[in-house]
Amino acid sequence: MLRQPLLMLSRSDKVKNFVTAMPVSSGIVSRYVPGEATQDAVEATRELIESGLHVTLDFLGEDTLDREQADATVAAYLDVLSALADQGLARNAEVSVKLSAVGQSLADVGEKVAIENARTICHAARNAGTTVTLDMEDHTTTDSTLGILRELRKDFPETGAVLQAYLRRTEADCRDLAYEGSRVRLCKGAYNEPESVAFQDKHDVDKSYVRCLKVLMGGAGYPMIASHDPRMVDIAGALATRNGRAQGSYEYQMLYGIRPDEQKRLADAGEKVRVYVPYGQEWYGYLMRRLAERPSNLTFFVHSLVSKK
Ligand SMILES: Cc1cc2nc3c(=O)[nH]c(=O)nc-3n(C[C@H](O)[C@H](O)[C@H](O)COP(=O)(O)OP(=O)(O)OC[C@H]3O[C@@H](n4cnc5c(N)ncnc54)[C@H](O)[C@@H]3O)c2cc1C
Repeated sequence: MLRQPLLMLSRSDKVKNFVTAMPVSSGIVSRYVPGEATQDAVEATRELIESGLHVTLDFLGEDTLDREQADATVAAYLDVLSALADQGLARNAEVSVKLSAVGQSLADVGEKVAIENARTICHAARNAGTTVTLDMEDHTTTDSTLGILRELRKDFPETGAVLQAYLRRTEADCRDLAYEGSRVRLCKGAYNEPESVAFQDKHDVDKSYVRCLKVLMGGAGYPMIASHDPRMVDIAGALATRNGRAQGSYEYQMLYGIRPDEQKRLADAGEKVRVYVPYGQEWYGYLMRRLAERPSNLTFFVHSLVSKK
């Protein structure tokens, strides 16, 4: 019930200024974001890989309306990819990219700039020996993002897609993308979407998630099950068995700092588990979406704000 008010409140400049005055090291921030610098991200990656997990790194930032900022984001990805390669981590760590952070929202030239920039990152990832997944943002960008994905996959077929089960269209998108070699991350969806395009009731979202999972797990692609929900994890396991899928022909994905014991448990059971690690200075929007999903963290959050720790 608190999800929509929290997402709306997060758009207030006053709230933003107040919250971003907190250091990234404060408890509530560092729980979800390991740091602002490339080296913080690489260190967190190393620790996760050493404990048997895989990683996808997200340089935080979205809705860039500034060409220089988009270029700076590309440079940050090139920097982290070269650090991963130099330090022998690229085999187990890829990157996740938000197209709006690399120019998709720029007036008139947005798609062109986003494709060029995404292509540059895909090239660097391939040279480093790893892959890119395109994050999915709010529904107004879905068609554009899937169009850019199709374009990128002509040269980089390994590029991963993300689909959001809360959107009414997604079961059909899953069918389109369940082909051999197609990496598809299925998540529930994190944005505040209207009823016309998205299921509003949590149970309807869960039911859609299961329908989409059935399509992906029964298809020829590579499903990436991005959920912390114990029921979705169990259902994915049952569908793997039913479809004769071996461990490693699909993977589980969870966010940094959320259910780390479950991440480890699945990995210890032989499953491939990838942790999504966001880093960088633009952690505000990301943090607010995580809080909106879990209002019970608000007490901890308010305490962090008051004590500024
Ligand atoms: C790897 C990954 C990548 C993602 N990429 C995208 C993307 O590109 N686009 C997009 O829109 N969304 C993305 N998401 C976010 C996703 O859409 C959901 O908003 C988020 O994962 C919460 O949904 P859930 O499936 O975990 O289930 P929920 O029903 O929200 O939660 C199920 C259970 O998980 C635990 N849990 C969930 N959230 C938290 C939390 N914040 N703190 C502590 N415990 C928690 C609780 O036990 C809860 O009962 C991604 C998620 C993951 C894991």
